[in-house]
Amino acid sequence: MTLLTAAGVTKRYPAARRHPLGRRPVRTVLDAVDLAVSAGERLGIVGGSGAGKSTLLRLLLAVEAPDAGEVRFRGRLLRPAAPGRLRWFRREVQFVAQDPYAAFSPRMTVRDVVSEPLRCLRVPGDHPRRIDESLRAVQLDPALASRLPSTLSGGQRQRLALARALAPRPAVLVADEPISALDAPVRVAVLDLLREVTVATGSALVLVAHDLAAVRRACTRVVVLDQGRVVESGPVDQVFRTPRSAAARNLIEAIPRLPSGVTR
Ligand SMILES: Nc1ncnc2c1ncn2[C@@H]1O[C@H](COP(=O)(O)OP(=O)(O)OP(=O)(O)O)[C@@H](O)[C@H]1O
Repeated sequence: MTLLTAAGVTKRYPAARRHPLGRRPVRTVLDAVDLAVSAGERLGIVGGSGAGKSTLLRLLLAVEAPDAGEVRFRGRLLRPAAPGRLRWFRREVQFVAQDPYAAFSPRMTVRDVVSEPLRCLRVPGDHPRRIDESLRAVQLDPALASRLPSTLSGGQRQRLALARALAPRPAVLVADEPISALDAPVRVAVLDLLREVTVATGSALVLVAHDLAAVRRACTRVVVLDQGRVVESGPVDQVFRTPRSAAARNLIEAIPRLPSGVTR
């Protein structure tokens, strides 16, 4: 079953520099991108710096609207709206923050952090039980619930970000470079956990990364973005072994510089 789709999605921003005649030229950052995420699948979105990955995520999360094309969830057209109006969508599609150091309010305990989406999204049911379940799902001891996130390690904080995203039992988890702030061994553990948790819960995963090896560790399918266009897509092993686009080849070339433990 297809959950999240982007069809012909295009996004333009004013270019940084003004034209000498005074007009501000426009840059096309995403150009007619098509994408579909099915229930339970793990899709990676890769591309070099500035390829448009984060912009595509903002459109998929209905934080921004495309200039052309459309994004749908379970067939319903998504448009950025006042927070309450998209509550139904936010329960189903949860975002895993990129930087676990910046993601949490310093005064919130671990329990507060995980319960926040349940309260804000008015998720019905037994919240203490869900908090406990979510912490266990990411292998965090529920005894940590009364601690402040500042007392956790970087890896534990990334697990906490994942526990928070899992608490509403979303159909899709969206993670933007979730390992970029972590040390190499912790990166591998977080990628494995993302894969295992999504398999165990049945959530789909959309993982954005620079790193094709990281995507290969966690995902089954990949979309390669280059200068705002999808230049290649397919099973991640196939793209890895027989890349057809220069962009995919460049990303593979870059792998030896990437974390130890994530190998070709
Ligand atoms: N709000 C904005 N206004 C103007 N330009 C923007 C805006 N957001 C993104 N851009 C530009 O769009 C292009 C794509 O940016 P985006 O952040 O989506 O790329 P990315 O693939 O996520 O890159 P990175 O891996 O470096 O984070 C960049 O050139 C960026 O400068």
